[in-house]
Amino acid sequence: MPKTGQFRTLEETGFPGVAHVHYNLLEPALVEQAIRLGEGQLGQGGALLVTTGKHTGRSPKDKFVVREPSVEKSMWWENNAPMAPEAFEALKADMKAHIQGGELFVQDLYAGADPEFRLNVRVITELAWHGLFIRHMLRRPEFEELANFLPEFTILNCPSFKADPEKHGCRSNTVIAVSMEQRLVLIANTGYAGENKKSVFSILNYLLPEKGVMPMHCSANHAKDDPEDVAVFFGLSGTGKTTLSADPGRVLLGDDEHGWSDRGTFNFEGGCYAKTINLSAEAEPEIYKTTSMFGTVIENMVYDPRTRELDFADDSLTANMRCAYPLSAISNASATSLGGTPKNVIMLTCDAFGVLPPIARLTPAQAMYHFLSGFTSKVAGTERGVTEPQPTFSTCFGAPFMPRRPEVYGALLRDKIAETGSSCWLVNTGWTGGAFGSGKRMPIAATRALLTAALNGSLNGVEFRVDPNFGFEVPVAVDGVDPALLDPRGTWAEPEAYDAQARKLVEMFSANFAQYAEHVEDDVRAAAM
Ligand SMILES: Nc1ncnc2c1ncn2[C@@H]1O[C@H](COP(=O)(O)OP(=O)(O)O)[C@@H](O)[C@H]1O
Ligand SMILES: C=C(OP(=O)(O)O)C(=O)O
Ligand SMILES: [Mn+2]
Repeated sequence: MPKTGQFRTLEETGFPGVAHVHYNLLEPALVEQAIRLGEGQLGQGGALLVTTGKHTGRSPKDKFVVREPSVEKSMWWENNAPMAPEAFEALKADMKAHIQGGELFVQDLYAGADPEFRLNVRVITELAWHGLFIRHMLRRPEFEELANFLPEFTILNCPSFKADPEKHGCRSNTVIAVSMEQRLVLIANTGYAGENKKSVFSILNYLLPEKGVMPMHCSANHAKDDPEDVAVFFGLSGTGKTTLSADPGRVLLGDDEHGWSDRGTFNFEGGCYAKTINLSAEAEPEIYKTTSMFGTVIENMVYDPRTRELDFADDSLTANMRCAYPLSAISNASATSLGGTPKNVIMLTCDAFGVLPPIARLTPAQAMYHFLSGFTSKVAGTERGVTEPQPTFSTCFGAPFMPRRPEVYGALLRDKIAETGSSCWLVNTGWTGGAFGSGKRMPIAATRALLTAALNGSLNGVEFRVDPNFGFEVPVAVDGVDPALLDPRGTWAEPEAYDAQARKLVEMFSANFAQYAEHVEDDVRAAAM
């Protein structure tokens, strides 16, 4: 390949021999290429309709970190499967051979809205639509900046490459392997687009703590007239980050990944990746609108082949069907993706036991306890093999993406909450009126009303009771919310069954927290109950 003149070539960045490289195509050209290559079909309004075959959610068990001297001490190996450097070399060599003579798409993008902390990422994809996806999801340099764009990290994503466990030190044909020293991620045998963005997230989660930045698996928004009045919403996949941050009364910073520095809150990304199952124009008008916009990537949705009308109820491909679009597609999105330090810290939990109240006020010590615990459920479709809500303790509300020990993030968050004087809340978007199977999912309208009251300060003015199982404070009555919902025990057909389930959950919390007890201060240990 000759030099492009405008962009660093693949040869220059260590990937020689690719016959046909498309550098930094814009959205129209990427859509054109995807259609030409038969990767998908046009949808209404010019959206791009694609399917990913077998992999329709993340493959956390196929994620690896290369065991290199510089990360030996800092990596949380119990949570990050190690790969031998030789295995990674073999994988890299075989993937490089695999792309010889082929056609690839390159996107040079920033991860991080704050220029002081951003990372230059080069994403090399076999699929044109993956290029379009990551162009939506990350942040776009100005055209003039691309000539001097030096990748600080590279992702090579080849869904058509099958890894060999014997040779490549992995578990199956699917692999997502990161070398922090080579600053390279290799992804093979999965078309699920989320792997691209979550790889970038995992990298930043490793790099940013060293710069004093708290990386967070959270969405964020700020008050309409005040970018300093920021709320962050921590939560594992499916707990409501995307849904609840898209609040027409507030300005959206981002739906999934943010940093908290001394300068404020910044989005790592420039786009959103929303679930579309049962998405309705009434409940979520802004997200709904993006599904018929030009260039929106619609992943694994069933549609009418003639009219290209989407079926939002059909989860026959997966319950994790998605749409990806740039923040600019949302009318109340921030133009800068920057805001002040979080005034409110919300931890979303999807409690499939139906025990936790719809909202609770947390002391800073309780917030630390719940952050390290990360109690929630994995929801259907988000990971391979998960077909119904599966209770889990996912530390930092994002264990699959945390390369360092939880205490590292815990200490950063504790100090930042103390400095900022943030208010902390635990919000259950999961079950009420019984556990999964007998109760129902918390009504979104109730969650929204409670969040609005928390964020505008009015919730602090109401009467609270102390929860006998968890020790946090729960409001007794809130305008616009059915008071019966606020007392989960009362929502169960048999309150004694609630008590039994609550006791079980308390025991699960204690057993899980034992691993953190020696790493936290007395007040956090005491915050337990
Ligand atoms: N009370 C609730 N709060 C938030 N989301 C809810 C609630 N009840 C049901 N849901 C549904 O749960 C899903 C939450 O998913 P999403 O917002 O994409 O989560 P995340 O961004 O954290 O992965 C959406 O499909 C939403 O419609
Ligand atoms: C993309 C993902 O994130 P979330 O569900 O949190 O939006 C994912 O978990 O695959
Ligand atoms: Mn989301």
